[in-house]
Amino acid sequence: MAKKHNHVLTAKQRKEHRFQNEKYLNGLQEKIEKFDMHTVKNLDRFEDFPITENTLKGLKENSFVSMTDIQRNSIISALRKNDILAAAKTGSGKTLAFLVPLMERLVHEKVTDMDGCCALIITPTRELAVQIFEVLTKIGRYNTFGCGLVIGGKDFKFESERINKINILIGTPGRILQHMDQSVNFELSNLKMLVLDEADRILDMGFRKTLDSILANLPPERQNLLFSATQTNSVKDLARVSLVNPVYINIKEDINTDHGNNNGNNDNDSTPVPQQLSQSYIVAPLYDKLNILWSFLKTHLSCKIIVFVSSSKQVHFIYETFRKLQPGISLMKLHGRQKQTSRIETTMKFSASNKSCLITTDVVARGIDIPAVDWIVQLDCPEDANTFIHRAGRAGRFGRSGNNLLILTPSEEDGFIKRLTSKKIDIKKLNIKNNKKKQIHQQLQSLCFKDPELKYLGQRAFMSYFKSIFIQKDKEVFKFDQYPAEEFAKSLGLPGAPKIKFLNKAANNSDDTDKLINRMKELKNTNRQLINLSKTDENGEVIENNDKKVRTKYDKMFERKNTTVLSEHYINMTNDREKDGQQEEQEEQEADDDFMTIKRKDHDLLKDEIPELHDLSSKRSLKKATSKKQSASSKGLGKKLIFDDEGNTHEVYEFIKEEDVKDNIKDLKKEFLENETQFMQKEDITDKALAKDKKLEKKRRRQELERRRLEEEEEESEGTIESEEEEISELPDIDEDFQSESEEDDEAPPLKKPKQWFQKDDDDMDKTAQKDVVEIEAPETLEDLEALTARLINN
Ligand SMILES: Nc1ncnc2c1ncn2[C@@H]1O[C@H](COP(=O)(O)OP(=O)(O)OP(=O)(O)O)[C@@H](O)[C@H]1O
Repeated sequence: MAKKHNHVLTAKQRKEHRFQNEKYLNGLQEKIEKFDMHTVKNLDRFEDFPITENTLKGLKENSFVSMTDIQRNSIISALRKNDILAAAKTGSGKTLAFLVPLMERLVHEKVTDMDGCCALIITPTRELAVQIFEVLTKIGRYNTFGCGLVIGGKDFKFESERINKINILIGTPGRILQHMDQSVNFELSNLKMLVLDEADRILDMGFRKTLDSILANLPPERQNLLFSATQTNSVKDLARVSLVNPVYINIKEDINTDHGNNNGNNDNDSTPVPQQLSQSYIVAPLYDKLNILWSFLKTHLSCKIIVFVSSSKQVHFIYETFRKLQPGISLMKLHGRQKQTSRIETTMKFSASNKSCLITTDVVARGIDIPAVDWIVQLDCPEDANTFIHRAGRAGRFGRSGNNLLILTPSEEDGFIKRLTSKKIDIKKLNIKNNKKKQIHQQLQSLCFKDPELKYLGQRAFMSYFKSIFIQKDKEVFKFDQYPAEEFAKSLGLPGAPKIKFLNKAANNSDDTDKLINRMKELKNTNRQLINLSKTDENGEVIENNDKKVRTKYDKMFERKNTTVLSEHYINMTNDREKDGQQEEQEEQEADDDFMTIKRKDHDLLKDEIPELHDLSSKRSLKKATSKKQSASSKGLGKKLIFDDEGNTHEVYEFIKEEDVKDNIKDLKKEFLENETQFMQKEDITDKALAKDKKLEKKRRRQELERRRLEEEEEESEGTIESEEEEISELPDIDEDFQSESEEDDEAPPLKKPKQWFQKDDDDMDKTAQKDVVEIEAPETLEDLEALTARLINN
């Protein structure tokens, strides 16, 4: 945020400055305590509150002058250090409602660089964290604390080296926990405030364990602010955050408010979606959804549209196929499996555009503030009414109009409309004009036919859609067996529906199903680095699972050969491989023939074996007999045989008659097992010896390093001064693992390291530090030392 002014003040001036500041802050604090919302007429502007001038200036410069309801209702309570649980509609300005009191609290606490992290803001998605960071750096530019962003997909080491200077830290749960685990400098003992933005999402199943681990390490006497457009109903969830006499603001859900005072609720309408956002839905069979989306895009070419689907694979498939079909509107995609740089780039590009369509998952559903979105299309049914509200809330923000279109399958309609009605969401049903609807099945089919990779994408989209339906908790809405798999597969251009395996294991037992669902959700949200960490042994070494070799995209494609989807392409390719293999074997055999003779028991030719001889009187038959190609074709395909030691021929694979092995099958099995056990035991001994050698080697290397370090230290103490830069450049990069982000990306080229992660103060400080460096030579005599002291004093 703001630069520190380097005016040189005298001690007296500094003292006076401190005194005035103290007096000013005490005055404000007194006003905060005495502030009575009801006595102030037209409490409308930020400046009506006892807020510091620097913050007001930052707000004003960014055109934040009048307050919204949620800001008016929460700021003063938060300034009084109350815990807050607040819900307000999407796009109603919740970000400022917590950022303003947060900055003010740190000003009143007179926080400096030395205090470390004093406020922690946790968000469920990286995009939201980036957005909050941007707002904070804008409005906080006249305040002097450090503010930092920690999100997955960024350089962990870079973050880790600077984290101790940060006063306000914004991040996603996984990355924050990773820093708590691994960044030695990261101190949270001074934490004054914890903010959970989109609190219900962070508190839900998917982030539970990560959040619990974070909360367990925070000082209990902190202030908690929980904000969302939809609130959690679970008192148990809230208890995890240990709210103390919270102030509930604008809460519409059924939450126990016994011990809190509800001083909000200024909204007379009780619907949780903005009034200016028109709500409609259509019912369409699953196989018709892509036709409808296509037709919709073709008729809304000059709009800004966000399309929500339920998985990143669907995003990928729709984006790739629609791009090829060219709807006439610019298409973009965004999902959690993209690299961070590409995610940020797409968000920026889409925000800046006027007419375009962003195909995305729920990663964008919460909190993201994209200007001027005209349409939200919820192509796949959201998991619950809250997700519906958040998705819809990406349009119709801050008083602007917008449209939200939900597409439901016939089996989802009753259940989901019931859920919306219970939230007082009024949504009208629309019918599609069939003459306006365009069919794109055939085009998709031909695309998939021509391009096996698209077919593979389609297959993965199919699987992930069914997986997403399977893990839905609300079984009244998502009736798994009522989704027509075959027809859906066809609508994606696939020749048939891939087999869905996981059903057999879990679908029979509802307890198992619930566990599986929860586990899948948790895994989806767990930081990959943390998962990797859990796979290390006590020495920090990765426990490798040799069974799981890395499978490439193509390996996966080939593994799916019996699902009929890739049949043709796969068969062609594998046939080619087999043919190649056979050819190789034949060639090998031909080469062998040069120096080997066929071993035959009986070299006399039998009469039956002598081929019938024809009179090659005609030219044609002569040519046929001499042409290798033609003679081969007339003989048909050859049969491959092998010879035993006695020179008898055998088929490559021959069946042994059952009666030949029946009696001694047990003996054979026993013998086989004994042999294998012996073999394994031998291997085990060798492995152990190898492991021991490795350990010894490691120990030796460690000792060697330690020895070298001691030597260097000794050398240094003898007066050898090396530049710090040189030392640093020799250090091994311990964070290599964290830089190789495991998220798959499709096309994003690596971008330059973003510079704006930290505020500019540090850069400035570095420069000043460089300027202040005085080059000296090591003093050798007492006179040298005296001269040097004098020089330093003069400087
Ligand atoms: N007081 C204000 N004056 C002018 N604009 C404001 C004010 N407060 C917020 N806004 C603008 O309103 C938009 C929505 O604000 P914000 O993103 O904070 O909403 P939100 O309630 O957090 O939405 P969501 O629930 O979707 O996260 C932003 O573009 C923001 O700049």
